[in-house]
Amino acid sequence: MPQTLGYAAQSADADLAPFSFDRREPGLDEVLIEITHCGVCHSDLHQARNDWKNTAYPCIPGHEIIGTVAAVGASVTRFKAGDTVGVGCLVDSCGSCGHCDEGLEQYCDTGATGTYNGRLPDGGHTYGGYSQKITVKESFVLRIPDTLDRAGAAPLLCAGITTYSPLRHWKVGPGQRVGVVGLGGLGHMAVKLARAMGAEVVLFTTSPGKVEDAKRLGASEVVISKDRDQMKAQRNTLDFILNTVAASHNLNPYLDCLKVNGSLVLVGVPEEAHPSPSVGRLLSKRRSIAGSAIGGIAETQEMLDFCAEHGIHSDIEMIAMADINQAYERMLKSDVKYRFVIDMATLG
Ligand SMILES: NC(=O)c1ccc[n+]([C@@H]2O[C@H](COP(=O)([O-])OP(=O)(O)OC[C@H]3O[C@@H](n4cnc5c(N)ncnc54)[C@H](O)[C@@H]3O)[C@@H](O)[C@H]2O)c1
Ligand SMILES: [Zn+2]
Repeated sequence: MPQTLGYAAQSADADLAPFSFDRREPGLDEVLIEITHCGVCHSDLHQARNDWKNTAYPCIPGHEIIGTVAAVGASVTRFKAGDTVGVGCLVDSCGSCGHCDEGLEQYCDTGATGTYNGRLPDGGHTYGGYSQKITVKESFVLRIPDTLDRAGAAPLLCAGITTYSPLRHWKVGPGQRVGVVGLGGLGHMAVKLARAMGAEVVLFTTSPGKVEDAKRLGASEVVISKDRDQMKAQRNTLDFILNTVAASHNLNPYLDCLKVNGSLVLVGVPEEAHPSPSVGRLLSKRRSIAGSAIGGIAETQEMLDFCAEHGIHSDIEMIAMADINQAYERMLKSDVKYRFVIDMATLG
């Protein structure tokens, strides 16, 4: 069995610390990957600290994985040892329901298996990418285009696809004004992707210090969301808003910004629910509120190829594995531009 060192939380209030375990040998249709980089998603922090009240311990987070294929099972055809590959938020699904057939594994009828905290048939749970190795079914492994930088590509596996998928589903493109709320890991990818799809992007932030960055990333306007006059100026002007904020807040000021038929799509998953939005604001302009979860495997590959074609990477800060607890504290203070990526060579 490939022995592996990882970083695990043993309880909601424990720091992450080194933890040794075994990965399975690759089965016939599986790939063993030596992980070189892993992005740090806010979901990792929510999960490690049991914010969503469903964490199984030990918890090894990490679902923005880039690595090198070390070995493949006998029936694997798409990968060989030495290939650069990625793994995102999912490692399995039923493979036979309508949603899996459509390439929407994230909406699998029986529940797809998460890369970490995913339930296994033997009663155990999956361990994520804050580790040296991982064994994954070939059909859940992504090809990383040669022109993408490994470290800058890691966050595409979650932050990239989670923003790309709703932008595509709601057909964002030229001629549209698109709002992005929150400039963190997801938000900065949403700005880059919406801009690359041809939309005009308006970024909403609580931090005046992020205005210049947002413009550099592709926003044509930046709104300080605490400033009532700036918010008022955006009323009825946006076709679509993607809200990436990880904390509970009032959604009504964003509904006001939507045109007739506009949609506010939530991808942030706060620990506490948002206050109930105003029905009047919804019905008076036939506005919608919706949610969206990550993306399917085929769409994740499409997003990676789109990023390669448009030269899009995440803006990252590399950290050593041992710095993860400090990185979590910094993420909570929005002190990261705009995604931490762990250099896995620093582990062991
Ligand atoms: N839907 C999905 O499939 C999916 C996938 C990945 C992550 N998520 C969730 O998305 C959320 C964001 O993740 P992230 O990794 O980008 O986190 P992050 O911490 O990098 O970014 C969140 C940003 O929101 C900002 N923010 C906080 N309150 C705000 C407010 N009131 N107005 C504007 N901005 C505000 C923060 O300053 C920060 O920059 C998390 O809850 C995460 O769990 C969901
Ligand atoms: Zn994530």
